[in-house]
Amino acid sequence: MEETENFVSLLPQPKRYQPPSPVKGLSEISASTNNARHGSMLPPPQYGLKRPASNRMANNGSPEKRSSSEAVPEPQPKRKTLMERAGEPYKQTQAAPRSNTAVSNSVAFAAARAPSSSSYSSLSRSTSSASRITSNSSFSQSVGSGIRPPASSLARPKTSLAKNRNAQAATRPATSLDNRDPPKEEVKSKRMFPMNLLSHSPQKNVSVTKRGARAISPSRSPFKSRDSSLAKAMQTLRLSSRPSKHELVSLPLAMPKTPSQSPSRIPRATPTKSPDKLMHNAPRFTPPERHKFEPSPFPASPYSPNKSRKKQYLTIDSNLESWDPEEQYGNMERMYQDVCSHYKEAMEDNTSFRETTNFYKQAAAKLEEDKALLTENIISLKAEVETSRYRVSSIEREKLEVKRTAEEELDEVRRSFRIEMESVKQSHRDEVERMKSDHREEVRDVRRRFEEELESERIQRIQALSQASTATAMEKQKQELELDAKDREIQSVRNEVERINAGLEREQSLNDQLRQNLAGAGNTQAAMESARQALQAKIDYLESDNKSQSEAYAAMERKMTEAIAHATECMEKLRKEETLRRKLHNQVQELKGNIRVFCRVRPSHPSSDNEDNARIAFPDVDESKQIEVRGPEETSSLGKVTTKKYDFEFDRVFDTASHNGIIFEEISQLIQSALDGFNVCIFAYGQTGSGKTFTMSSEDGMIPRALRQIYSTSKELESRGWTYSMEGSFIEVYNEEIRDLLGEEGRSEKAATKKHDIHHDTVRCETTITNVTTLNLDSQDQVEGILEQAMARRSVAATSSNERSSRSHSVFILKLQGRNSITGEQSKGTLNLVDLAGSERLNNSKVEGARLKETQNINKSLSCLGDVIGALGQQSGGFNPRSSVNVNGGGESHIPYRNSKLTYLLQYSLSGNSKTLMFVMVAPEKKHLQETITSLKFAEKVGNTKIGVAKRSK
Ligand SMILES: Nc1ncnc2c1ncn2[C@@H]1O[C@H](COP(=O)(O)OP(=O)(O)OP(=O)(O)O)[C@@H](O)[C@H]1O
Repeated sequence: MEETENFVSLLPQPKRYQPPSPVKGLSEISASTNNARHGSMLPPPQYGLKRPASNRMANNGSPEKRSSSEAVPEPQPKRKTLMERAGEPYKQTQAAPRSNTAVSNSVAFAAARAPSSSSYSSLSRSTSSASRITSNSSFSQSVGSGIRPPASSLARPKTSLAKNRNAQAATRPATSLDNRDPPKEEVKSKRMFPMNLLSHSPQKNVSVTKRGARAISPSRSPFKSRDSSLAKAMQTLRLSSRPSKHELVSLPLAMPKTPSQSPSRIPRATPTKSPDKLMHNAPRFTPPERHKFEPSPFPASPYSPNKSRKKQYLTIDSNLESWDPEEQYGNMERMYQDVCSHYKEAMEDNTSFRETTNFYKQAAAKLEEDKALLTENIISLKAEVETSRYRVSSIEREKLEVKRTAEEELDEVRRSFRIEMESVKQSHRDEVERMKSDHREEVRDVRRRFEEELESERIQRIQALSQASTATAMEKQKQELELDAKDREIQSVRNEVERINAGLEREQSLNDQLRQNLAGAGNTQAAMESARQALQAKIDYLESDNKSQSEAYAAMERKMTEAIAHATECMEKLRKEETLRRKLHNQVQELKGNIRVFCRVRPSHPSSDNEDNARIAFPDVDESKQIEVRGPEETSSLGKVTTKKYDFEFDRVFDTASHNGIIFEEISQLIQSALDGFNVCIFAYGQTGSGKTFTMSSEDGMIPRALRQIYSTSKELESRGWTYSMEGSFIEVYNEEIRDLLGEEGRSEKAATKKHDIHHDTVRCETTITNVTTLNLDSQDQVEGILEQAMARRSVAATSSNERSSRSHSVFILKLQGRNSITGEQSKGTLNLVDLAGSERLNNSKVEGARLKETQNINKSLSCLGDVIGALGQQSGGFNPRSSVNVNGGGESHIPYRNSKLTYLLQYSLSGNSKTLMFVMVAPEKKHLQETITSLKFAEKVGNTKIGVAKRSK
């Protein structure tokens, strides 16, 4: 019994376990580390939780062995391990310490959640603690003071325990037990890291279960078996020695009464709090079924207390004969081994729990540091808050003070400002009053000065006006004198003209006289011929009378010679008269002007009403040089209808009754000038439908009449030694291109593609057009055919004003070259008869497409014609027809001939080398009134143009 008692005393004495209160900090947990058994109570949150297989493998080193031994099912539902929970986001509202690390976090979290997360552990602890309360108390009561047994007792061989128990009673140092060498593999498999221990402690129970020697559940505690074995051993051991009463009584007390009170494999400290309290704080948890009580691993013995527990107690009355010592010894031996192995495991657990404890200590220390740090921070923050509050309050006070002061100052400033404003206003009013008075004074001064200046200016103006009026009067007088001089000059010129006309008439009469003389001479010659014949008869008669016949013949011969000499004298006189005529004719033409304008008013169409005609009058009936046109009616703002009167004066105005014959008489002298070797240009200008073509190209128009005159005159001149060659060509300028109206154009494509260029011979002042058909006009009959052909080919189209409106400018060019075989004189003149296309306003014509282009080109070329004439009119100095740049006073002016084909073609006809006549054609209809006025204004401008003196071409 003593050995037994000693042996039991050698067992590690469980220390009382103080489970950490859920509400207590880890410091308290660390404080409980003095308890040697506290390590076994640690990892509270992980009890009963299933550990992941990977963790098991990593931590235990022999996962297969463990898992195969896990016969006991894991509790359901699965609970997360501390490691898993450490990985979850922290949901507690409680702030973690600032210096938390991952480990400390997990620890703190575990500590914070201890009440809730350690339900099973709490339950387990509470249950086991309850068991321990009983077992420990009973155990301590039974085994004594709990002094650790000597290590030698654990190392003692089986036989020593059985045979020499006293020798084993020697107390063994506790360290020797730790140093005892367990089987390496076993130690290896059981050694764990502290953190793993935290989460895998329940599996230790499993491993114990695997060994089959010890139960892990509270309902199946190895202590139960152990205690039962001990009791058996006690019964066996006490066969030889009588147990004390106390021992006999106390042994049964060490046995667990219920499975729930069975101690765990590791003796646990008794919790200071009742399990109910812990259960109250922790969630309810039902232990899994595997924790149910299992039978003792020890072989069933016929003396097993399970069969008849009460009979197993050793009493005085026990039948000790029934005990088999050998069997009891074997049981004791097995029990001893079991206790040793159990103790060894307990020590290992203790070591691991120590490590865990150390870890917790460190974590707790760290947390304590963090806590201290936080506390310091909190204190410093509180101090800062207090300081800030104090400052805020002081600032508030200062602010109020400043605000009060500012309000006072503001009031003061306002008051002073009002006073100042009042004073400024007053001073301003005074200043305004003063300025007003000054201003009035200044205004009076200015007005006075202005009136004085005005008066002086008025006087000066009056003086200037009187001077100007005097100068004007003088100028007027001078002008009147000049006008008188001009009138006298005109009168003298007129007298001269009359004188010349008289001389011309005289010459003509002389010419007639000479012709009569010539005719007389012819008659005389005939008479003389008859006389000669008579004389010849006489000669014949007198031959018989030779002498008388010779004398008669000599007389007759003398008379004949005299007659021939007289005739020669007459012819010479006639030639001189012709030259004089030409000279006088040219002088007359020059006096009439090298550019003259005739106006012709077309009669209204028979179908039109008189109401449609404009009011056109011809004031001077005698001279027929004026035309008066009443403009369109204009209604004033007062409703009064007025018409504007336009007066125009031209070289000759032909009314509606004038026919082409009368008109040609006026231009016949110009045709003679062409025969005399001058360039003559006659062109018809006017709006479309005004009668241009009718005047120029109709059957009795100017062109056929001119040709007829030229033919007849040339015939007459033949008797005076003149022979003329005439070349005629007929072209049109259509859309700024030259077309040959007498050529093959229009008949073949080849001819149509011919290019016609204008060339000017600046030396001879001749104009030629390339590739243009030129016809020798030998007979008058040719003229009719030429005109027919030209008119047929001319571009015409119907317009709003004319059914056959000419859409081109037609030019009939007649080149006259004469030579006097008697005198050897030569002449070269050109007659250009131009039928211009009608000017037309685009707004009125309403033409489109090709017609529009035609109209635009027509208007453009007519505008260019006006520009050329305008530029020529500005030429006051000498004119050089060979240059397009002529001197105008002190400078040079450019004559824009090249701006259009028409003006370039008529360059020499429009210049001073030509005698130019323009017909301005007028349509009488009201609807053409505006265009009529425009045309008349243009013609007036042309008529006022003075171009140089024409020279004969040689
Ligand atoms: N003096 C006139 N007496 C009688 N009829 C005239 C006279 N002048 C023109 N006409 C007639 O007026 C019409 C238009 O004349 P004409 O074709 O000559 O005009 P235009 O000025 O040549 O027109 P455009 O050149 O624009 O085609 C013609 O039918 C013509 O017979």
